[in-house]
Amino acid sequence: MAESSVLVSSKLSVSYGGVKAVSDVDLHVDRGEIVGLIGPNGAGKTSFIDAVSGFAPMTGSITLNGHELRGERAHRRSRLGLSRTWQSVSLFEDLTVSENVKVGAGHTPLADRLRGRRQRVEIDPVLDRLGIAGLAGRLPGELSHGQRVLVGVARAIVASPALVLMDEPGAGLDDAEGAELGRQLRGLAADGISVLLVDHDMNLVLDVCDRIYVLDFGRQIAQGTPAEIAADPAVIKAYLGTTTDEEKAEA
Ligand SMILES: Nc1ncnc2c1ncn2[C@@H]1O[C@H](COP(=O)(O)OP(=O)(O)OP(=O)(O)O)[C@@H](O)[C@H]1O
Repeated sequence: MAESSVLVSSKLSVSYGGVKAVSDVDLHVDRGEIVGLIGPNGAGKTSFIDAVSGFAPMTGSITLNGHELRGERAHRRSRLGLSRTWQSVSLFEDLTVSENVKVGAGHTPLADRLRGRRQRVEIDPVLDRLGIAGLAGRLPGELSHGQRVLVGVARAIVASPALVLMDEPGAGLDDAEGAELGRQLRGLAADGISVLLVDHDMNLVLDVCDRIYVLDFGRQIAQGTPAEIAADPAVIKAYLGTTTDEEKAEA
């Protein structure tokens, strides 16, 4: 763990009634790092990011830039610099791409009216940064799934967060869309935004992550670089299985 750690969890646990979904997970994400959180279905990945973002009950500690988040409401966590994307990219279908992203900055026509003023918020640079400036005036129904995912990412970064939690952004993307998403995530990291990435798409995770943590039945079973994780016997047994074509041919 470095001085520059943005997110630090310590003995973070989540229980739903009798189900212990996450057990004593210690994890950290440094500034500008992309950190993967992987594991089989039901391993506790979504529960972990729900706890970090304030949507699941937790014990232990989670800090963002040194601020303890436990006990803080979700909107306060976002003010402190936390953002997230959701497993299903739900966009407002009657708003343009630009307007959808504006909502991520807390701007809706009603909110602006209640504040009694219209605040300027720069959407175009955010779209430009993700290579989707040309989609600004389109409706979500006109977009491919890959483009919708990038709009979801734009919405998550428009308020300049310190860290974005991403829940399966790679789901349903084809190879080209996955590669484009990976390229854009690396761009965010280069600009100093940290990412905690949950995904089952191992091409994406192994390609973009600086480090990876692996959960199984709520417990952390490994952590390391992508190369270390891909070669870890416990991870292969619990999750990756025989992954290469050569191994499959030998099996
Ligand atoms: N709201 C809930 N109430 C009760 N149990 C839950 C709830 N949410 C998750 N669980 C249970 O907690 C455990 C962890 O689930 P979680 O969704 O966090 O896993 P996951 O690693 O994200 O799985 P997946 O890869 O399938 O999304 C599972 O046993 C799940 O059934």
